Amino acid sequence: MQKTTIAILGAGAWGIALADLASANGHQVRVWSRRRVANLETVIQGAEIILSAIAMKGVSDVVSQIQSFPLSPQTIFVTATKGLDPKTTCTPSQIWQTAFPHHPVVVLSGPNLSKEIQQSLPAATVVASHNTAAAEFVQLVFSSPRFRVYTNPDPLGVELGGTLKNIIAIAAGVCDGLHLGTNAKAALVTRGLTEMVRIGNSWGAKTETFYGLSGLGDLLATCNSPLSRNYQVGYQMTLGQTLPEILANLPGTAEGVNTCQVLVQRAKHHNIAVPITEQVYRLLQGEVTTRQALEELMLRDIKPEYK
Ligand SMILES: NC(=O)c1ccc[n+]([C@@H]2O[C@H](COP(=O)([O-])OP(=O)(O)OC[C@H]3O[C@@H](n4cnc5c(N)ncnc54)[C@H](O)[C@@H]3O)[C@@H](O)[C@H]2O)c1
Ligand SMILES: O=P(O)(O)OC[C@H](O)CO
Repeated sequence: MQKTTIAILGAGAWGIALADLASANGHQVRVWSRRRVANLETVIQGAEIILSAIAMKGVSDVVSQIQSFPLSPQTIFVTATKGLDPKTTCTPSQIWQTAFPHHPVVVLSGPNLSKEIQQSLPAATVVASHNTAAAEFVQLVFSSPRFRVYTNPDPLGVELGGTLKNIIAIAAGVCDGLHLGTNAKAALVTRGLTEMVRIGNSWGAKTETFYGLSGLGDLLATCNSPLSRNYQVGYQMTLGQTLPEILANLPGTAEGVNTCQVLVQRAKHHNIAVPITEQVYRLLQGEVTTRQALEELMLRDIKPEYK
């Protein structure tokens, strides 16, 4: 394909990994971060794709900065952030789409631990949009023999898969830290997926999306890898560290910590049962210990598997 100009916003672990993938495919890549000298307006000027790999806490601010700059009407926005806005509970793609209603917005999400991608290990991801042509264009830009990119027409489901699994990954870290065994881990991940589908459906996402790469795929990756920062948060809580201590030493962002709070709020408002999320929330708040959280989950009222 022809050379594309891509502006990558966010020079964290994921922004840099995506920049390297696009550069390796011969595209012209410019990276912006709040800590670099490059000017945001200059970086996005003439870009055919603006890809955001900014942590959730910075998304709204960067979106409003870009709103004041001139853009080509063809510019495609790609969002790779896995979080929820604490004020509105909106997803990053909803924030981008509201700010730029006439531009295509594509969600990029999948089982993509950046460290493995930086080691050139093979991986697959999903690009999802209501604009099929935009998703196919982004698919071409990033596809390579070491990065297999699928398209999907359910951007909300793809985005929520990557976001909701972070909370289950915190719980999986606790499960491994307490040495609860393989049966417990399988139960947690499976019931976690049920919780993700329940929340996703209430939001309007399709069930089948959660059984794909961006849902189950990302859940398996993050719940089974010490490379996951969210998993690390849960694991380290079993070692008796406090949340502020863990976050102070964590390399990068664990979005699940803030997502959990937003989700509990949203679940309460919409009357959705989210028992695992609730226990992770109470644990992060210091209201229960890891052992008490486990006990509360195991002693819930017995019920049918599907209800
Ligand atoms: N690292 C991964 O393996 C991976 C993979 C897929 C998705 N993600 C998602 O990508 C996002 C970024 O993850 P990361 O690992 O690169 O995190 P990181 O902590 O390494 O980098 C975060 C980036 O966001 C920027 N940022 C933070 N607050 C900001 C603000 N207020 N204004 C402007 N910029 C701000 C930082 O400067 C940095 O460039 C997260 O939502 C994460 O869930 C990460
Ligand atoms: O390190 P984590 O927990 O943010 O996980 C990174 C990616 O989301 C894995 O796909």
